[in-house]
Parts: sequence; C-alpha cells; structure tokens
Amino acid sequence: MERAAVIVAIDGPSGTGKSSTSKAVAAQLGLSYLDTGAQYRAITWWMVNNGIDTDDPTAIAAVAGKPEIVSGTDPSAPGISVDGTDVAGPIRTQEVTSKVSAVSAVPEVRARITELQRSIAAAAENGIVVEGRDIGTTVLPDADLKIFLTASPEARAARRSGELKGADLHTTREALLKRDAADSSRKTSPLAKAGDAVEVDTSDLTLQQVIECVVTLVEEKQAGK
Ligand SMILES: Nc1ncnc2c1ncn2[C@@H]1O[C@H](COP(=O)(O)OP(=O)(O)O)[C@@H](O)[C@H]1O
Ligand SMILES: Nc1ccn([C@H]2C[C@H](O)[C@@H](COP(=O)(O)OP(=O)(O)O)O2)c(=O)n1
Repeated sequence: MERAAVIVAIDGPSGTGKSSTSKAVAAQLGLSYLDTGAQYRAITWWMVNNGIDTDDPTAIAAVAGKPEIVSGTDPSAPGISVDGTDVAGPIRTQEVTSKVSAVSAVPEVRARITELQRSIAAAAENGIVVEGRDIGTTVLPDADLKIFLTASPEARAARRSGELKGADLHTTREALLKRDAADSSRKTSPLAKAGDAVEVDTSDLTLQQVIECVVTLVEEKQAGK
C-alpha cells in the first residue's frame, strides 16, 4: 500500500536527542531528513570565514542573503555545503557553536533559512523529518506530527561531553544552558514547544526507546492519513 507523505517536526533544546532520533526515524521509515541546526551553523561559519562581526546584527543582516547553503536530506549521509564547500566538519567547531545563537537571532537570517527549509520540505515526495528549534511553531505549523524532546540539563551535558571527548562536564553544562537561554529568549521565532506537540522527556530513556516511541507515533499518523 502506498503511504501518504508525512511531515514530522522535532524540536527541543541541545542534547535532547533530536539529530540521532530524527536520522534513525527517517532511515527506518524511508523519509527524508533535514538538520536545520546545521543550516544555522553553516551561515554562522560563512560569517566567521568572511570576517563579519557576529556581535553586529546590522552587519549580519546586510549579508544574510549571500551564502548559498545546500543541505543533503539522506538520513544516512545528510551533508551540508556553503558556496560549494563541504562544511560538515567546520560547522561543529567550538567557535561556530559559541556564535550560532547570535547569528540565528537575526530576523533576516531566519527569514532566509526558513524559506529554504519550507522549500526542502515541500520537495520531499516521501515525507520528511525536520529537526530544530522552531519547526513546529514557525517553519511547518501544519506538520502532521510535532514532537518536543526534553531532558534534564545533567543528562544533556553528560551526552554532549561524552561526544567532545574529555570536555569538562561543568563547562559543557554552562555553555549548553547559555545557548538554550539565548535561543529561548530571542524575539524572532524562539525555541518553544508548539501547543499541539507531543512532549517526550528523554532523560531516563535510551536512544533506542526514544526512536521506537517516535516511530510508533509516526506510524499512527500514517495509518490515519
Ligand atoms: N536517549 C538518549 N540516551 C543517551 N544518549 C543519547 C540519547 N539520545 C541521544 N543521545 C546521545 O546524546 C548526544 C546528543 O544527541 P543529539 O541527537 O545530537 O542531540 P540534539 O540534536 O538534540 O542536540 C549524542 O551523542 C547521542 O548519541
Ligand atoms: N530551527 C533552528 C535550529 C537551530 N537554531 C540555532 C540555535 C542553535 O543553538 C543552533 C545550533 O543548532 P543545533 O541543532 O546544531 O545544535 P545542537 O548543538 O545539536 O544542540 O542553531 C535555530 O535557531 N533554529
């Protein structure tokens, strides 16, 4: 039986499991996948690389339309490039991580990236899992299923410092909470749970349990479409 294309929005703060869950769910169900955080990281990388002062919203706004960002949507190899350069590695540096909240708070940046996200979602013939901070509230308010992942700061910091081998837990926790606070308090499209999103606290769940939970929710939606 042909399945209807389903659009899934997964939002939440850093380290709640959005990327790992979204990729696995998309792969398991044959859907496309979009990492919107990678797009904000990519535009931030471009700003840094081009000497733009990331503390100057006017300077950022003036050039927000310049970089050409191309996102891969295959969950097993997503990939991201800026003006033809593969930036999958460089967008994960600490410098980019520390500047991404300031760049992504600029309305001109958000307008540009949001438009790109909507066109990618519209082109996904078999459906798509889109993960970020404002997907269910702003980017795709008509998504078929909205999930909001949460987890305690302790669990999130432990997961992140596990990734950044040897990183101090306290420093990781503080940096993560600072970024969440900035992302939640910005004026334009802050990190927020949509009223109709299903909240899943992943603190005491394994990644496999979270994946199974989301797969079940998607399959229920598909069955009802
Ligand atoms: N439920 C979980 N239990 C334990 N570790 C997890 C869980 N979910 C994700 N992780 C791990 O935590 C880290 C951050 O997950 P990630 O998916 O990148 O989160 P986010 O995209 O929300 O920032 C990864 O190393 C991932 O493997
Ligand atoms: N939809 C989105 C996605 C990410 N952002 C911004 C805010 C986030 O701190 C950064 C980086 O997002 P990313 O998902 O890569 O962050 P993690 O380190 O995985 O938590 O991008 C956003 O403003 N809107």
